[in-house]
Amino acid sequence: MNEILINDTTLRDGEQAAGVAFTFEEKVAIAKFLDAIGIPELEVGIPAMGDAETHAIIAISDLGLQAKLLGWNRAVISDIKASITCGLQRVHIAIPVSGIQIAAKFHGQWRVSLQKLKDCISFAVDKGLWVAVGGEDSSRADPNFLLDVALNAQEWGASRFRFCDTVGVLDPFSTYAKVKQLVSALSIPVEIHTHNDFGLATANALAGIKAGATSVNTTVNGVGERAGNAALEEVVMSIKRIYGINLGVDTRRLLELSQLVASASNSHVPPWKAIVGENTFAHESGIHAHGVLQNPLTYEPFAPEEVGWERRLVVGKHSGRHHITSLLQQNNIFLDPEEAQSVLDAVRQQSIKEKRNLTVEELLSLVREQRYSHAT
Ligand SMILES: CC(C)(COP(=O)(O)OP(=O)(O)OC[C@H]1O[C@@H](n2cnc3c(N)ncnc32)[C@H](O)[C@@H]1OP(=O)(O)O)[C@@H](O)C(=O)NCCC(=O)NCCS
Ligand SMILES: O=C(O)CC[C@@](O)(CC(=O)O)C(=O)O
Repeated sequence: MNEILINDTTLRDGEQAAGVAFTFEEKVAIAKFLDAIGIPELEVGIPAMGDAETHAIIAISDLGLQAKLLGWNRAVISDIKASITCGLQRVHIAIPVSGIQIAAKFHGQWRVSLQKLKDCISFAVDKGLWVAVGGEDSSRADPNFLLDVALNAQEWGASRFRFCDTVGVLDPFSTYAKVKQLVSALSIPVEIHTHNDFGLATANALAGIKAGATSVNTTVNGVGERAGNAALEEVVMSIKRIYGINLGVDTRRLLELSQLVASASNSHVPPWKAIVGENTFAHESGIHAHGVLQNPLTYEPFAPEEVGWERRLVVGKHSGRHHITSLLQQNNIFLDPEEAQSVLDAVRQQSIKEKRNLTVEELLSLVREQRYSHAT
């Protein structure tokens, strides 16, 4: 497999999620964190948005980060000028490529849109900028038109082409086929940008990579427009653990990063969210807890510490004898089989009543109650 570059867009597409608005300090902190853990490229925002955005982008540019910084632009010269004002040396220029988008944005005048793209690439290249081009709604575009746009962009001076599944309508198989076609025709690298409308953003990002895309867009926690984007932590860990490729990212800090972005997004990460959800290394079910007590690999894809978590064996409705008795033994309580069964029954009842896990203290008090009721 080719070398893969992560281009994280938490600060651009991530922040486009409805209701998400990072402060200056949050934008800077997120950029620093992403850089510190080894993300090589960051799409830092949209300079054309004006002062609040440009102040943060300028501050990020001034940090002297290792990561390459990219500004997102429409095919509009004033957008590119705004990126230059921010001190950015790399610009991404987006152009709609599907019939539905060209009709809505350019009254169907695709020649006009292509001329704008050409003018903007030329302008940016003349200013010494590194230029990437994004085909907005690539997935729904006529494949021949998409190819023409990409080949033209390459000829006009673009150094990378982004294939966007803007409304997340592809599956991994169709993503593979479409990206493969682009990769085969272009000599510049292809980037894959996926959305999660059908819950396939990460799978589609991986399919794009398998098809030869060498750059992939991600956002922390998958935050982004509508159902979000391919999650950074999922893409990095899949590439590391499924493909065996270490991207040089300090994965032990992924949880901390997730918490930073969740707080800045004013939102909670669902407990069952892959990699960073609080249940990802929590085991309740008796059979699982028994297995994990023997060998954690029975029910874990990798060690929790690798992404900043600690393993938790919790007590709940699905607990079994092995876990409960081992927990009680740690507290110097030894149950006979009959007692163990009645404690388990009580655990189930209380968990259903409380609709949550029980604390060790609650378990101990259930044991006391069971013993008291047997004694009287
Ligand atoms: C970019 C932004 C400053 C433009 O603001 P605006 O001038 O008030 O315009 P609107 O957002 O209402 O409309 C978008 C305009 O951009 C045009 N446009 C959209 N995509 C374009 C592209 N890739 N290239 C050129 N023009 C594009 C639309 O046709 C419309 O043009 P019009 O004003 O001539 O009709 C503003 O939309 C913004 O702050 N956006 C936040 C980020 C965003 O929208 N991201 C989505 C990325 S697809
Ligand atoms: O960079 C591009 O060319 C387009 C990226 C984009 O994020 C645009 C969007 O809808 O906000 C997409 O998904 O198409």
